[in-house]
Amino acid sequence: MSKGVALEIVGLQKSYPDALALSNVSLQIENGQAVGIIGPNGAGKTTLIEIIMGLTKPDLGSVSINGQDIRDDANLTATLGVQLQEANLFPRVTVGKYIDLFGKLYDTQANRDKILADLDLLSHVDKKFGDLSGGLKQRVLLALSLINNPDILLLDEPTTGLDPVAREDLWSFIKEWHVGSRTLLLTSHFMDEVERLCDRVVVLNRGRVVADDTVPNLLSHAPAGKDTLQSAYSFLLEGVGHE
Ligand SMILES: Nc1ncnc2c1ncn2[C@@H]1O[C@H](COP(=O)(O)OP(=O)(O)OP(=O)(O)O)[C@@H](O)[C@H]1O
Repeated sequence: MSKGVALEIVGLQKSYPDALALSNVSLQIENGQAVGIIGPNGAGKTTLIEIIMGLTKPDLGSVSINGQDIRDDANLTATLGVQLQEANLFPRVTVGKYIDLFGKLYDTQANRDKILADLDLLSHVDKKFGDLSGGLKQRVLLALSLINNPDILLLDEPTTGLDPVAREDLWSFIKEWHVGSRTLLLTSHFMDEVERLCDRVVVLNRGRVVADDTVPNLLSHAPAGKDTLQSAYSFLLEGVGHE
């Protein structure tokens, strides 16, 4: 039974002077799904996420959140959980100050102390962002993305640059957050991350969707004896002519 559509993306097209970033991309993501967007460098993953966030305008096409077009209501994108990049934050501001500042930006707020406790950040609130390790910085960025208590969370390469233990910690947290009817959309270059967190995978290549399926179905298309998502993905890209 359908649980309702959380995100509807119809016919997105986006060109830059030197690149076609997205070409006729359409996706329907139901409430409660965890969807991984994968694809080679320059495939259009970040552009897609930025358009959904309302940060980049498409040349053509539309994005709807819970049935409402984001062009009709600028506040709709404020209901999303959006993960910033590390470079967007000032290094000398403390974790606690950032949590408070971000909380004030939204009408709906999550329980600040619960988020900090769940992400093991309570003992770091007085530290400056720039003094934190890479793993802690990622946890702070995740905490900030959850401050408006979103039901839809968008993560762009959430564990890039982290060591295996820090990745595992973040995966456990994200997995737990997603339980129930919450919706997750993430981009990644790591097949283990996508297998661990996502029940559906969208493969982009040169701005086009070249596969959109469950992990088991994608695995069934891998060459005989190579039933990993990595080999299914490589095989698929060879088939569509990725150099
Ligand atoms: N602001 C921009 N100005 C010009 N070209 C851009 C801009 N943003 C993206 N592009 C181009 O659009 C294409 C898609 O880029 P995008 O960053 O969405 O890909 P990606 O799949 O996220 O890549 P990566 O895995 O390397 O992060 C690329 O050719 C990129 O160079």
